[in-house]
Amino acid sequence: MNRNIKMCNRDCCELKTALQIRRMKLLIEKRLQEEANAKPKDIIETPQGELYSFDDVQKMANFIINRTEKKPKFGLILSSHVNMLADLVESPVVLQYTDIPKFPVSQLRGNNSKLFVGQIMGGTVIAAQGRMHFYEGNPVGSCTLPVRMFKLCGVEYLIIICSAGAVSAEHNVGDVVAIKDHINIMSWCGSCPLVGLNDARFGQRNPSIIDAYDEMLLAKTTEISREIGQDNRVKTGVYVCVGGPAYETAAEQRFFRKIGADVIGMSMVPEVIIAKHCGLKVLGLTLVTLPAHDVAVPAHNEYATLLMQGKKTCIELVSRIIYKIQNNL
Ligand SMILES: O=P(O)(O)O[C@@H]1C[C@H](O)[C@@H](CO)O1
Ligand code: HPA
Repeated sequence: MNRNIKMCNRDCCELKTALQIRRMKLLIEKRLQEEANAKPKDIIETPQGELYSFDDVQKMANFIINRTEKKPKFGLILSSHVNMLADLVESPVVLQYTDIPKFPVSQLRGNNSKLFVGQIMGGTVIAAQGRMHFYEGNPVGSCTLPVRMFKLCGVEYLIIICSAGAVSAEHNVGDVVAIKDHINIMSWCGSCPLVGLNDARFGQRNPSIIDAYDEMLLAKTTEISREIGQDNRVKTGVYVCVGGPAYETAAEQRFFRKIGADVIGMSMVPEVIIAKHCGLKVLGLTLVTLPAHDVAVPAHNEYATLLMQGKKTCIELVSRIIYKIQNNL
């Protein structure tokens, strides 16, 4: 008799032949294995910075360049509030995100995210419409992917447009705030798009982002705001980035005001970090869509007018900035 085969109990084993016992043991082992296979496996999350390899992003960029036969110098990421800025793109080649190999498609947005490649004021641009947000359940590494893709397409200047609520009473609905610095609560909570192994082909392991917002682009924005008579509407300020989707509480807003924030929003900053990491010159423009908690929301008609004026100013700024840079003015 095979002494390695253990008996379970008298009824089970003593009355059976060695062959029957062996078969039964194999059957039990098979069942246990099936049960183990059916259990959910531990998921080891891929760190955000490693979600898309350099080679993957390079393939995406090559796809865009081949399809459009253009090498954009300016990248634009649009807030849904200024989607119409894409209409400025002359003779655009329009690509759906879903066309791009391996590009993650947000379940929520499906086919609504697009790239427009063409000319604005003589400069070649690539504009992303339909930003993916972290609060929609997208990994922050996916939200920022367009930035790396732009970089590998040849982009040098990145203009990011977002919307935000005012934190300080000095910023009003319809204002356009050129961002000079940020406070990144999302990173404090561990949601930084650079977490994970660093691929030096994108940038340094520990990039300095102290000067993430390009001085020259900020100066041009202020200069143009004067030229177009909008310097009362165009301001500079500090953006605090939260994960959302819930808006901040009154206590949080008091806290953000105390620590030096001017506007609060749920996008832009992860994109800025990735852009600075890979050496892009960044301009962040924020359209204020809500007043600070202690300021009354303008009445319906006035609100709509202010917002429309803010959108127009934003679009005017972007096209003139591209014109000036393109022509070394
Ligand atoms: O893409 P943006 O910044 O316009 O996103 C909007 C503004 C808030 O951050 C968020 C909620 O309204 O969506
Ligand atoms: N709070 C936070 N994020 C926002 C707001 C706001 O009031 N408006 C647009 N994004």
